[in-house]
Amino acid sequence: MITIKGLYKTYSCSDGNTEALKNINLRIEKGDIFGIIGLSGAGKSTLIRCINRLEEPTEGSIFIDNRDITKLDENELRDMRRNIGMIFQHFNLLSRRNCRDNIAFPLKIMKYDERQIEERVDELLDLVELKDKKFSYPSQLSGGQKQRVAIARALATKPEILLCDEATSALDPNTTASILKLLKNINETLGITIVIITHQMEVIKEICNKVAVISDGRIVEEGNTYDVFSNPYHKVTKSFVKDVSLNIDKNTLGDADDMEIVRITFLDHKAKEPLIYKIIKKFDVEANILSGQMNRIQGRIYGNLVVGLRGNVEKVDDAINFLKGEGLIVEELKYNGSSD
Ligand SMILES: Nc1ncnc2c1ncn2[C@@H]1O[C@H](COP(=O)(O)OP(=O)(O)OP(=O)(O)O)[C@@H](O)[C@H]1O
Repeated sequence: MITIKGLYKTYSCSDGNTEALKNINLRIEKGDIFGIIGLSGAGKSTLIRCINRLEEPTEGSIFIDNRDITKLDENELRDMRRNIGMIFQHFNLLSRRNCRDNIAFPLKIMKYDERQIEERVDELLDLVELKDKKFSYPSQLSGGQKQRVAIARALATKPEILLCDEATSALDPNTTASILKLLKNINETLGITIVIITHQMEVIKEICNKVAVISDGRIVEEGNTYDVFSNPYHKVTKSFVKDVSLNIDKNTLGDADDMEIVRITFLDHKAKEPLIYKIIKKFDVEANILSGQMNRIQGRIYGNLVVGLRGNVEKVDDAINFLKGEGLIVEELKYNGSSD
């Protein structure tokens, strides 16, 4: 539904050029909740703002339903934007207008009549569960309530796509959870495709079915959220996962020279099987669990363990091969007092 091909964006300033996006290629399917995660300055905002041309791409194409939106003139762009709602980190509500008027704003521009506006505003207030705040002003609302009004406004023209620019970054964890639940509900019940940019791993884990990791203007990893985060390969992705690390003082570890230290990743049902117990029994190796954690992505679990294996070299190899054969991901870690 949204296909980005060879997208570049260069900002030209008096003190030089900044290449914010470098050859971005992405495909976002209808009905996806697609997350784009990256560190500060990675190019997230620039990318999402190119999708509705709040930012003009320097080079490349962005197809929405097979129409290259980089080629649209002003009038065509205005029509296209009705189909793309957007919400922001700081809500961007009109402070002198109440909730009703904020939500009605895009409908007035589209010249809906008063009756239609009233009906649509009530429908949207119902959707975001803020019927009782219809005549309140933004200053009288909490951050979460303001974002709900912004969501209602973004959906007023019945868009097929909703762009979320760090929409939960200014909210506390409970409010973030309730906004994410609302976005998921909107995606499921209205079939709206959602594109989210964020630096918050929790947001991606909670609601995005697909994810792309952006670093220094390039997509460095992408795929199904579970696959990407249960087995990350790029260092930026790993930093978001906050993988268990072997950050153990050598003194605490004792003599590690005769230990094979491995990081084992268990996916789904394998996380519940007693495979460490099995290798101890079957291969007569010692297995010291050095650190570990369980994670949940969209209801699916995966776990990481860092284990020191000690014993006959061949049996340790056999134990590792057995774990791999059982579908676990086993990485050998170099021991130098810190993880890779
Ligand atoms: N209007 C602009 N003029 C010049 N450079 C810009 C402009 N906007 C962004 N940049 C630069 O482009 C790069 C990407 O910025 P962008 O805001 O897209 O990153 P980001 O990942 O959204 O960062 P953050 O999470 O901090 O908002 C940065 O180096 C930034 O300094």
